[in-house]
Amino acid sequence: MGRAIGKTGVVTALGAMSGTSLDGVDAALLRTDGRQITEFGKSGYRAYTAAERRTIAAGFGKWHGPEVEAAARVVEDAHRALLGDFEGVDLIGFHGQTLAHAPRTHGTLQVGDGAALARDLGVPVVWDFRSADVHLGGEGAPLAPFFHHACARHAGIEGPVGFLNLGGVGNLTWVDPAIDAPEAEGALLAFDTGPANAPLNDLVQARLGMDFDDGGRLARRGTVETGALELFLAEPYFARMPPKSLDRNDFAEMVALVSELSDADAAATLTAMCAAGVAEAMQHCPRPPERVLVTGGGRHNPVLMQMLGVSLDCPVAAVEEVGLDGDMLEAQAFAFLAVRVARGLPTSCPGTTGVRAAVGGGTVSLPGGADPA
Ligand SMILES: Nc1ncnc2c1ncn2[C@@H]1O[C@H](COP(=O)(O)OP(=O)(O)OP(=O)(O)O)[C@@H](O)[C@H]1O
Ligand SMILES: CC(=O)N[C@H]1[C@@H]2OC[C@@H](O2)[C@@H](O)[C@@H]1O[C@H](C)C(=O)O
Repeated sequence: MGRAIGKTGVVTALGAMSGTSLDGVDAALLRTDGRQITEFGKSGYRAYTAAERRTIAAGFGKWHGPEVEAAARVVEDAHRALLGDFEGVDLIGFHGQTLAHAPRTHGTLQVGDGAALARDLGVPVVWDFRSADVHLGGEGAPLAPFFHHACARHAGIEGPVGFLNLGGVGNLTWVDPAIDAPEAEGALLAFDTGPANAPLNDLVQARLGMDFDDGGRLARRGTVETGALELFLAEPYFARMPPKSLDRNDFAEMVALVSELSDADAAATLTAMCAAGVAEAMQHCPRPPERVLVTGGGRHNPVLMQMLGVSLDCPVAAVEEVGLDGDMLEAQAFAFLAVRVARGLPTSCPGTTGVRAAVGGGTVSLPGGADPA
């Protein structure tokens, strides 16, 4: 595997993402020149075992120390096992696992050593995508928006559209696909909407030993507690203008807001909080989107999708409606971003992270030390 990727032309990149919900690692191939999507390729998934998940979760909110080291080893090993299955790869985009994110104070930490993966897999690896943006005053997140822009154009969407990712945390990208460069003023506005599945996962894990509320079955039986919902919406985060981003556990106290409720009512209320955070986010869009396309695991929850349909003023559908794969979009995003980094193209801009000027974040590590270009 692995050959020089050059400055132009279409290459095969493999993107890998380990998200905040800690279910596992997603990996996907993408053929691209870093500007346009040429072709989507094979994808793969490796779930974390319960023990691995515990080791990673023990590192959440920490910046260094033995828990961080242990989490990094688990993340790296899981990626090594999964990424080694792919062939014909020119470049890997390795996001790693976010353990802590506080861009204005400490910075942002994604663990897993991309240089070690490059050496072991024999392919150049682009990693540490967020630090350069944070150093230039940006939030370091979200980074998928440049890829959402390429997706909108690939899908032939003409009017303004929203991409809503519902993982552990929610993030919205407003795209004007009529503007051809993602870094051009007015093409993108992006930010985290609030907590998505993380508080609900934590609740059902703690109370029922379940990983998540499969199909929204629990929430469907419950009633939303409007008092708790109002307290949640009083959080200043929602009215704050973008740019803004969140750490996984920034809203951990939400689970306390529902602690007195029955399992079903608590699940219904946390699900409603996710949808309400998204509804609040719409006020920040430069123009109303013609529709919102949902990606990430939350789109598999019909109760959440129904709540979104009721609370947004435009049609809401899974990204599959325009031919995209909502389980792999983030992995594909880091394949796309890796090619941009290797070619010196920006990966974030003032509209996506609040960074001072468009910047390409990421370190390129080579298997043997030569220049990838
Ligand atoms: N069938 C389902 N029913 C209900 N919820 C689901 C279903 N499938 C997935 N989910 C939810 O989606 C979550 C996984 O989403 P996803 O893989 O997009 O998260 P992530 O990539 O780890 O997070 P992030 O985007 O915040 O980094 C699960 O933990 C669960 O809460
Ligand atoms: C710091 C960090 O890892 N943030 C994640 C997280 O998960 C969802 C949301 O919060 C988003 O801001 C980001 O991930 C996606 C892939 C992004 O950067 O676009």
